[in-house]
Amino acid sequence: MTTLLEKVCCPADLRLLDADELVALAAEVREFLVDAVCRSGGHLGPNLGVVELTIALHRVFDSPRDPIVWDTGHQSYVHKLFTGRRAEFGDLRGPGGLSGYPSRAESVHDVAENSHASTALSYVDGLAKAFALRGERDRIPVAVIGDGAMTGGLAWEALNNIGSAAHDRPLVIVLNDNTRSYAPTVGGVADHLARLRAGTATSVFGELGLVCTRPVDGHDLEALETALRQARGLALERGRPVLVHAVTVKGRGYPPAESDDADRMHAVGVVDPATGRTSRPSAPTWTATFGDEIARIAAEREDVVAITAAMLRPVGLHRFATEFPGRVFDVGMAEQHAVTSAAGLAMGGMHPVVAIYATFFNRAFDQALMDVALHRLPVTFVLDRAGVTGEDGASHHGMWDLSLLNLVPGLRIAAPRDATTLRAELREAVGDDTGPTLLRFPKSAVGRELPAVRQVDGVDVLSECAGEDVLMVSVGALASTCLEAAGILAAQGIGVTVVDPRWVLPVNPVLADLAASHELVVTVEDNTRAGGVGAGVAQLLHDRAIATPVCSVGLLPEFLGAGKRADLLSAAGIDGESLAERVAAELVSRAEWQDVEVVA
Ligand SMILES: Cc1ncc(C[n+]2csc(CCOP(=O)(O)OP(=O)(O)O)c2C)c(N)n1
Ligand SMILES: CC(=O)[C@@H](O)[C@H](O)COP(=O)(O)O
Ligand SMILES: [Mg+2]
Repeated sequence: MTTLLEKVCCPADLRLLDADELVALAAEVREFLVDAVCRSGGHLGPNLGVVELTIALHRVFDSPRDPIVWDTGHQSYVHKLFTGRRAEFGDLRGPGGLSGYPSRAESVHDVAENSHASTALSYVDGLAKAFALRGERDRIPVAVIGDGAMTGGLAWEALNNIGSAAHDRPLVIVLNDNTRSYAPTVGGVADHLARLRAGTATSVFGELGLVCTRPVDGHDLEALETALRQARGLALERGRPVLVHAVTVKGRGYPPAESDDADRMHAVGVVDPATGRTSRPSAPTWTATFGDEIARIAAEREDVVAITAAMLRPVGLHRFATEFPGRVFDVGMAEQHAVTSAAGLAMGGMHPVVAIYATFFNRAFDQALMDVALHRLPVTFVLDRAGVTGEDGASHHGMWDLSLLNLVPGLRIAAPRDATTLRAELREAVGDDTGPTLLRFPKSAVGRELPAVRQVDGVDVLSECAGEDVLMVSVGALASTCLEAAGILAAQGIGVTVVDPRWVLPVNPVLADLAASHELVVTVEDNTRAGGVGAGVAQLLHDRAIATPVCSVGLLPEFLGAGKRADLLSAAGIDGESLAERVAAELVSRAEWQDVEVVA
C-alpha cells in the first residue's frame, strides 16, 4: 500500500491532505527519519523536532517562490522529504549522496548551504530587499532559526536592520524554540525566550519593530498553520517583518532522543534504532585526549579557564566544567564574543583556553588578530575538527585555519601528531604567557604513538634515510601517512627524511638548514595549500636563497564535498600510496632523477 509520505513528491501534495492525513503523515515521517538516520548517521534530534513545522511551512508558503532559509541547515531533512528527495536518503551524507544540509545542486527549494549558524535572518533581509527592488512584493522570504542560533551576533545585526525596514519589505521569521543547542541554550536570549513562553515578558523582537505572535505549539499542526497563515497575511498587508515563535521539542516522538540529557541525539553516528545507542567501539579521539589533559592542567593552575561556543561536550570540556564549574564559560553560538571575551580574561590575569571547531573559528579571525594578537595576550586556542572532517561537507571542513592564522603576527601554532605530543604541546601552549598560542587536530581517532628518533632545534625527526633525497615535512596527524609514504618510497630506492616541526607556524628556520641538504622538500598538511605551512616553508627557503624545490601537498583551494575522512584525504592525494606516487612523480619530473628506476 502506498504510504502518505510516498504520495508527497512536492510541497503542493501536502495541500491535498486533510487534517487526519497530516497527523498520519507526521508519524510516517518520524518513522522514516529514525530508520534512515540511525542507518546513516546525521542530525536526528533536530529533524524530529521540526516535522509539523515543516509540514505547515510548505502548506502555507509557496517554496521556492517564497524561499525558505534553514539556519545552519542541519534540520532540513524533512524539507528534503517534501521536495522530492525521499529516495535519496539511502545515501545521506555519503560521497556524492544527499547532503546533510541544504544543497542548491539538489533542489530549487534549497537556498543557503552554509552550515555556520545565525545567518538566516541576514539572508532573508537581503532577499526581501531584492524582491522589493524587483517589484516582486508578493514573494515572502522565510527564515527558520533555532534558539541556539539566535545567540549568534550576526542574527542581531540582521534584526537591527529588519526591525527598522521600510514598509515594503515583507518577510517571516520562524523562531524554532526547542530550548536547546546541543545542551540547553544559555544566556539572556534563552532567559528571555523562557519568559516569553511563560507569558511574563514583552517580546524584545516586538521592541525592535517586528510584528510578533504569541508562542505557538510547534507540534500542533492546526495552530501552527493558523499562525503561519496570519504571519504571511500580516507581512503582505503591512509590508512588515513578522516573527512566529514556535515552541518545539528536540527529538520529539523518539524516546531515546527525548530522554537523552546530553544533547537529544543532536548528531548521531550509526546507531541501533531500538535504543539509539551505537554498538561500534569508539577508539580514543583527539577530543577526549584534549579533554583529559586540560582538566589535569586546570587542577594544577587556577588561572587557566576555558570557553566554549555552545559545544561543551563536542569540544571535550565537560570534565573541566564538572570539576571546576566556575572556570568554564559557555558563551552560546558566539565565536567572536568567545575570542574577545578571552582577551578580556587574559587582560584580567587569567590564561583562557578557547575550544572551537576549526571551521567555526573562521568567524573569529579579526578577534584573534586585533583583540588578542595585537595585544600579545596569553590566550590558547584549541581547534578541533581541523582539516577534512567528513560527512558534514564543505562548510564543516576545517581546512583554512593554518592559512588564515599564518597571517597573525605573534601567534604560534602547534599541530600534534599523537596523544603524547598533544598533551606536551598543550602544556607548552598554556605555559606560554608571552602571546597567543594555538593547537589544531582533526576529527578522528588518535593514531598510534609516533616517537621521534632525534630532535633538531625543536623539530622532531621521525625517520631518516641513507641518501638525502627527500625531506618530508609532516603537519600534525598526517605523520603516520608520511611515514607510510616514506616506506613505500624507500622500496623504490628513494630516501625520505620525515620531520614533524610540532610548532608548525611560524615556520622553524632550522627547516631551511635541513632542506639545504636534500634534493626535494615535500610538505604535507590537512589544510588548503593556499597560504598554509607549505607556502611558509617555500617562503623561508626563498628568503634564505636555498634552491631546494618545495612540493606542497595539501588540499586544493576548493570546497570539498562530504564523505568519509579517509576517502576525502585519499582523493586529495594525501594518503601513503598517493603521496608516494606524487613524490615519485615530482622527482621523475626533475632531470637529475631520470636515472632512478621510479614506479610513478
Ligand atoms: C557558527 C556556528 N557555531 C557552532 C555550530 C555548531 N552547531 C551546529 S547546530 C548547533 C546547535 C543549534 O541549536 P539551534 O540553533 O537551537 O538548532 P536546533 O539544533 O536546536 O534545532 C551548533 C552549536 C554551527 N553550526 N555554527
Ligand atoms: C550542525 C553542526 O554544525 C554540528 O552539529 C556538526 O554536525 C558537527 O558534528 P561533529 O561534532 O560530529 O563533527
Ligand atoms: Mg534549539
